[in-house]
Amino acid sequence: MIISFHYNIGNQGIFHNSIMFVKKALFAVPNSKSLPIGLVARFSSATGDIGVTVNDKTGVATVKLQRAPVNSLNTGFLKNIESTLDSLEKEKARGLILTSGLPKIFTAGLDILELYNCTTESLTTFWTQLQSTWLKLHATSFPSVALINGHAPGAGCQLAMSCEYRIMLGPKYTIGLNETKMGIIAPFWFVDTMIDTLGPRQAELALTSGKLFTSSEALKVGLIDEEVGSEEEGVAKAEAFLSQYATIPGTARKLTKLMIREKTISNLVKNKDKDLKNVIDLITSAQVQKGLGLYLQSLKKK
Ligand SMILES: CCCCCCCC/C=C\C=C\CC(=O)SCCNC(=O)CCNC(=O)[C@H](O)C(C)(C)COP(=O)(O)OP(=O)(O)OC[C@H]1O[C@@H](n2cnc3c(N)ncnc32)[C@H](O)[C@@H]1OP(=O)(O)O
Repeated sequence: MIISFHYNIGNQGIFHNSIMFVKKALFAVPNSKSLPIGLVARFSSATGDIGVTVNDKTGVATVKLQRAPVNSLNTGFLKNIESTLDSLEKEKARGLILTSGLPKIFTAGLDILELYNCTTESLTTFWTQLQSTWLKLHATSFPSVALINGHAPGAGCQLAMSCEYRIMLGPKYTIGLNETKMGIIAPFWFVDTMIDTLGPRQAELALTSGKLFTSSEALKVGLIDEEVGSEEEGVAKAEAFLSQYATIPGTARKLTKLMIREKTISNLVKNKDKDLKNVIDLITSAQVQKGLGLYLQSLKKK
């Protein structure tokens, strides 16, 4: 028998922005005793699905990104991620495991179709949403783990770096800020985040070459914290990492995190407009548009 009840969180009046949480309080396995299985939610939309499962005992939410084929981040998907984080804050989640529901890809980073042939208006909407989603993820009150179960180039790496702990499935996938390889420049807040993660020396080497690290290379430079051989192992390690916070007072933890991240966060908050202007100037230039077109073609040719 499944006992379930539903409640709405963050329904903003549009279908794809409404989150329906379904609490399955008890799940009775035939001939066995009832097992609590936690809180399960599904966030569906034309611009990506986000599956949320909350463990009733620990309060840890597993958020699975699912926007086929490669979890590329467009405006709608970023908005959905932000709404999900808002809901988890409201629900007082005790931890986040951010992962992918797709095989082989954590996220392919920004949806290049949002950058190619864009207008100033569409780029403004997209970039403003990216800034907003990132600020939310970077400053969550709950501890966060990225379980990187596939490739994580560009903004995929940025999302992972914004989590407090990174566990990556080895050995086939790569992670890194590869903007220079595409003939563009990582925005200053991506750079700040990479410096915070790797230190200036390794960040400079990585950013100037647009390096995509294998999991073992990433482990060596500190871009990830652990490399695992299976997703199950990754989940167990993520849960173990988060469990240490069960006995740490939440406010002390959160304020400490924000103190450490404050410089990088406020650099973007204070310079959002400047960042947007930089992006518009660079991305709408004829030379970069040509490069993006060729890059898209090269992806499609494979
Ligand atoms: C003065 C200061 C100025 C500062 C200005 C700052 C400006 C900053 C601007 C931009 C910053 C950007 C950051 C980014 O995130 S850029 C994106 C980085 N990501 C990538 O480069 C990834 C590209 N993709 C791949 O390498 C592969 O697709 C991979 C993820 C490894 C998956 O490989 P595979 O499984 O073999 O899948 P396919 O390559 O066949 O791809 C399947 C289809 O998906 C399309 N695709 C892939 N990636 C993207 C993407 N990022 N956006 C949109 N579409 C993507 C691909 O074309 C295939 O399409 P189709 O099925 O139609 O052929």
